[in-house]
Amino acid sequence: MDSQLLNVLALIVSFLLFIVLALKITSNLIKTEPSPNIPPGPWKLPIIGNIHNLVTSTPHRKLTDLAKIYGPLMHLQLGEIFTIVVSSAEYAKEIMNTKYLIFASRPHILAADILFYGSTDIVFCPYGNYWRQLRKICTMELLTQNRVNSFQPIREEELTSLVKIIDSHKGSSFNLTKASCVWHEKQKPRFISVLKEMPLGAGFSVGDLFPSAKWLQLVTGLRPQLEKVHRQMDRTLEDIINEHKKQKSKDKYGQGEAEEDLVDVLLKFLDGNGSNQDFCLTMNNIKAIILHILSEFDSFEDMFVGGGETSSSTIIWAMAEMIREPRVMNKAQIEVRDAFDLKARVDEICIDELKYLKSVVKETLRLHPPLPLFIRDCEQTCEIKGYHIPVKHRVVVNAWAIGRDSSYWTEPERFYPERFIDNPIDYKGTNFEYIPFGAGRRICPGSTLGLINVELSLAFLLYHFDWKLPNGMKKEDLDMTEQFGLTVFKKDDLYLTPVTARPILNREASMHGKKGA
Ligand code: HEM
Repeated sequence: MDSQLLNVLALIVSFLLFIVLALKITSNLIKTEPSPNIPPGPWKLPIIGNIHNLVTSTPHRKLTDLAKIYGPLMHLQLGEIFTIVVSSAEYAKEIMNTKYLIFASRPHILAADILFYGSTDIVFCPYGNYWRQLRKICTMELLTQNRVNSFQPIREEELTSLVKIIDSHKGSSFNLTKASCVWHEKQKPRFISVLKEMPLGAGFSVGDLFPSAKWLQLVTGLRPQLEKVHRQMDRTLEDIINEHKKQKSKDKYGQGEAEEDLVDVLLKFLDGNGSNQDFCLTMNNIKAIILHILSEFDSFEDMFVGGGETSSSTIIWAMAEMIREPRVMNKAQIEVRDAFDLKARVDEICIDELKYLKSVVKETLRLHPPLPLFIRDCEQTCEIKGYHIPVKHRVVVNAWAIGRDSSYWTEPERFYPERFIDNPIDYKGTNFEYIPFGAGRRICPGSTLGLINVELSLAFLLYHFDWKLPNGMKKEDLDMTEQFGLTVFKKDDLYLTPVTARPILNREASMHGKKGA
């Protein structure tokens, strides 16, 4: 058969399948007549429902606009997926606190199923014993305060190197986005960059919105693309694990004494390694967990050091907001320089004294939470403040909308760190108007690490340099457009011109208290 004929046949088959799917969905819709007290929402089109309402590169903004019309508990139909969108602190509290057991699982997402070995990493795995065990390993072994602290010298060393690179560009336009993502331009595997650009985490891909139409995953090319990336990842992860096993057996015979890292910790739980753990992981489970951490960090070596996607996006937003608000940058700089001028170097010891810088970070995370939408599944029909939430509905908590809600925040669009001074609101997920790290059982376990990365990086950048917009650019002209991907990051790279204010002294000189210029 010639290729043209094949194409025509493929088109006819796709069309017929589309008709079958349309009939199936329409009959489902007729069968499941919405209950009268289901939350309100925009008018739905046949088959696609409200997908047309979300054709945008910034779904969190679109959902915020819709919530202004339909209210903080809104009903959408996204293809085959019925979705409740939560846009107020009161309803978020119901979902993540009061009724947490019903909403503790995340939905199945095609990308997570393929890339994360059947969703067996900690982020996507369903709530239950397996999740509890992973969470325990995470909080008691991987992300403990001691482990985060133990990487302090490496963090400081890495940031000193970054400052040296910036210093070599003083007086000229410098791409801060690139530098904050990749200390030393270290290469992370290509597939991690691919992941970063895919808006997959939120489950808004066509494959996720029409899960019964498997052919759509093929026709759109999504499944083959994900499977290709998965094969590449699998080889890399296999190499990482084998390397660790080899090192371990060397250590056993006294030929080395490498420090225990994440993979070593996880390998202790590997099924059949005879280590007497009461909970075991398969090799694929370990790969899934490592992969999540890899996507959170720039390179495997930088796991506890450099900025992950969430941290580096926060650093860039903070610098962009401060350059538009010179008063804030100036105030933060005075604080940082007062704290470190005596030592002539920035270190982690005094970081807790930097109250204003901490408020800058809080304000940045209010306006630019790197993960603006938290996705959960409703596992049991329930009522929320009189509204009926049917089982199997997907729930999306819009943390971005809540952080900009004028019922909780005065002048919500203004970057004003002072609002957090002498304000008891913290990151623990108990103040539901401020949830950049989530809340409840599935709150982020990496907040301590994420925050120290952001605060220390900003302290280095503000201590050593004054910053200007390049080429006479006006602050009003700085483009703040967002890009929704693995995180919400600034679409255009941030270019700033550094002017050295405090040169870098070598460690010994600064230890002896020699001051910078
Ligand atoms: C500024 C930095 C960060 C921010 C803003 C952030 C934010 C978040 C948010 C919003 C969630 C979802 C919470 C929910 O559904 O209620 C989450 C989950 C998670 N984060 Fe972070 N994160 C950051 C850094 C990190 C770091 C450094 C790690 C460590 C590797 C990490 C590991 C995780 C894990 C494992 C989960 C899944 C928890 C679960 O489902 O039980 N995060 N994060």
